[in-house]
Amino acid sequence: MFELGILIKNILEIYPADKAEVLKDQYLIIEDKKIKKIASMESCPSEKEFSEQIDAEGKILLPGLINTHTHSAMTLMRGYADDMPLQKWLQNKIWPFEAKLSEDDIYWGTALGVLEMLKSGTTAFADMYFAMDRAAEVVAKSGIRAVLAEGLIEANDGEEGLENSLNFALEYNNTAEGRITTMLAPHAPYTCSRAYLAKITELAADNNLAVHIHLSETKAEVEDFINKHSVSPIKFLDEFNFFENHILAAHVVHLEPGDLKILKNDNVNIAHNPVSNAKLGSGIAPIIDYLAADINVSLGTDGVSSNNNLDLITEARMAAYLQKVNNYDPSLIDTQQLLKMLTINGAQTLNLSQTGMIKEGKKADLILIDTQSNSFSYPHHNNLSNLFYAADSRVVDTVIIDGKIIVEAGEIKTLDQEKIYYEAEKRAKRIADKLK
Ligand SMILES: N[C@@H](CCSC[C@H]1O[C@@H](n2cnc3c(=O)[nH]cnc32)[C@H](O)[C@@H]1O)C(=O)O
Ligand SMILES: [Zn+2]
Repeated sequence: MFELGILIKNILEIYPADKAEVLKDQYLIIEDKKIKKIASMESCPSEKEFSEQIDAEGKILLPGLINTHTHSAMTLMRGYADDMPLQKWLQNKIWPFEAKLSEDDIYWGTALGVLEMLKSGTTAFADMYFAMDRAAEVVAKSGIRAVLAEGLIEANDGEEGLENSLNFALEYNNTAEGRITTMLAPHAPYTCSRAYLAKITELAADNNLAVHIHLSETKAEVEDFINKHSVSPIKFLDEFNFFENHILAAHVVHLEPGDLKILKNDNVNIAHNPVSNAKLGSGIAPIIDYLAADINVSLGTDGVSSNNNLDLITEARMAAYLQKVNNYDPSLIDTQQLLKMLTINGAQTLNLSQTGMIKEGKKADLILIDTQSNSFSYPHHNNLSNLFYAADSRVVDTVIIDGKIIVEAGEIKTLDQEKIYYEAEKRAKRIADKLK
């Protein structure tokens, strides 16, 4: 059948994200995966011209939210290892658990993560983990958009792992109807040597791939690194032109003098993970300074085991509140900036410039928020304020990705939720029992 497109009518408000303006009482047409038209309800065409229509009365439309740093399958470790600092948490709890993960476990852990992301309004995410071909299966089936990379720890993965991760990146780039793209992902400067990182830099350049890495996350890590190498991790990477590729740097909490200039000059894209940084006691990234220097800052949840969920709405609230409290200045980071970090900036970080804003011609990755849901609450002085400062992700009603309705009235259409809960519970318990 000839596809006639989707009409979304009676939209209470549209927040385009690329400008602060709010459009009221609108309709929007999706055709061929893209936003075809946005206009006032006064000129709304007849419903008969469309194959599907959504009545968005009482709902506001936003670009889909973008999670620029996570490890989806770590949902299996939710509540398994809390209240510990990064290195102890990784070495004593997380890495032993991960050593027991099968590829099927990663499939179901990723499914649990993707289910949670979709229901909470996330339309694209960046994932660094292992068995990413299995994660890609989940992405393809679910309808979400993702930037996938095999994480590399040199002592575990070596040259063979590097080769496999490159093969994965080349084979899966632009798959799932273009919804999957790929990167290379050395885990961190403290788990990969200079030679290994230099090789990855070269392979990324040769194959036009971006690079995803954990960078300067904790104070102890940066201090240790300086003791070993005499320079900061950022300076160290800059010495062999690591930042010349498109870089997605997660965390970037602790800077040394000179680091900011490198981040700025080389257009490094930052995934700020305020909840994970708070929970692991890592610190507060100086994102006010990054934004002032025009460095691109987006938001990530990090893995569930250090968060402990994938809700970008509460992540955004934490991002704003931490800057306000840390600088004794409530004017820092307003709701429009939060919206930008979650959408346009996220799209830039992930090299997905066709998404991240509501504009004719852009990809139709959109979410509807129900202003009448319990979690949104009343009164409605300012809907963006209620969303980021009062609500949680239960206000997400509809999720559209690549022009397809994936979540409708809060229910997922593409995945079997009960089966995912059952498998995740069973698999997480099995591993935890073995480690007792
Ligand atoms: N091939 C590697 C897998 C690396 S995936 C990425 C890794 O990052 C770990 N990780 C998760 N959160 C953080 C964080 O906040 N900082 C550093 N590493 C993290 C995660 O547990 C996983 O081991 C291996 O054989 O271990
Ligand atoms: Zn991480």
